[in-house]
Amino acid sequence: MKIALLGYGKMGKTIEKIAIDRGHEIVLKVTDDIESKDLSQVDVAIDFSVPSAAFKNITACFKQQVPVICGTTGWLEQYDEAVELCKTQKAAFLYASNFSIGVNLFFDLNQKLAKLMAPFKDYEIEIEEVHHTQKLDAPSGTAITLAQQVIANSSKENWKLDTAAENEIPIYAKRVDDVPGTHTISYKSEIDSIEITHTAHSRAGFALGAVIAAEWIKDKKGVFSMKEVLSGLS
Ligand SMILES: NC(=O)C1=CN([C@@H]2O[C@H](COP(=O)(O)OP(=O)(O)OC[C@H]3O[C@@H](n4cnc5c(N)ncnc54)[C@H](OP(=O)(O)O)[C@@H]3O)[C@@H](O)[C@H]2O)C=CC1
Ligand SMILES: O=C(O)C1=N[C@H](C(=O)O)C[C@H](O)C1
Repeated sequence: MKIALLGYGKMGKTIEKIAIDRGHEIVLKVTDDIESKDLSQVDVAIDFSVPSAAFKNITACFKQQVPVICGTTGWLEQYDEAVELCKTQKAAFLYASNFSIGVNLFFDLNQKLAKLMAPFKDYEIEIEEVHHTQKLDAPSGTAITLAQQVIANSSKENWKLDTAAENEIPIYAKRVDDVPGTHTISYKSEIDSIEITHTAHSRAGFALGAVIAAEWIKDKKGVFSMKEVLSGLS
């Protein structure tokens, strides 16, 4: 498969190694304005760039009919618009806040725990995410997905960074040296605490998931999620 990397930083470089190991070829690397780039030789584009570039990169792929995998976080206010454009232009698009298989299992666990805990109002919920100091967005896309899952399965109505009201979930974003990504959801009462944590030991899991998603989307049209990719693997 001929892959374009949109963004060639920490993730782009990790994806390159894994894609080549799996027999793919990197035919294009984009690290600035995509406007004039010719994608005609590209089977799938993988965007791990910056929040300010993601929407433009994705929609350029739609225009040139190149399926696009997007892992960039921090641009989600334009997600619904991207979905509409993908549909009208009959293109292919998959965004995930986290491509690692472990985190996608953790998402299932989070949903189940939120349902279990919903009747027990003595427990206060909070989410903590820890990432490296170069991260541009806060809270992480993964923490937002975790909060959205709890909101869909409890009486909480929203999430807030740091200070939250009674009906909101507080998300605490910590930045520490080279941490690849750690997410914890805690339920705390006076009597006890229940916590679940996912710890990434490197970026390899994110990159492998993105390459698997690229292999999966290659000849498809539509808007997809990692759930659909992973249901084909289990
Ligand atoms: N969904 C997931 O599983 C994961 C998501 N992420 C997300 O992926 C994104 C990238 O992370 P990471 O690799 O660590 O970040 P880096 O800062 O290491 O890399 C960002 C890259 O984007 C490039 N860039 C800047 N402007 C553009 C542009 N207009 N078009 C294309 N590329 C551009 C930068 O180039 P230059 O350096 O020259 O400015 C750099 O190569 C972040 O949003 C992060 O949150 C990260 C890990 C996992
Ligand atoms: O910026 C990162 O590094 C990561 N970003 C993603 C996020 O915002 O959730 C995924 C992962 O945690 C690493």
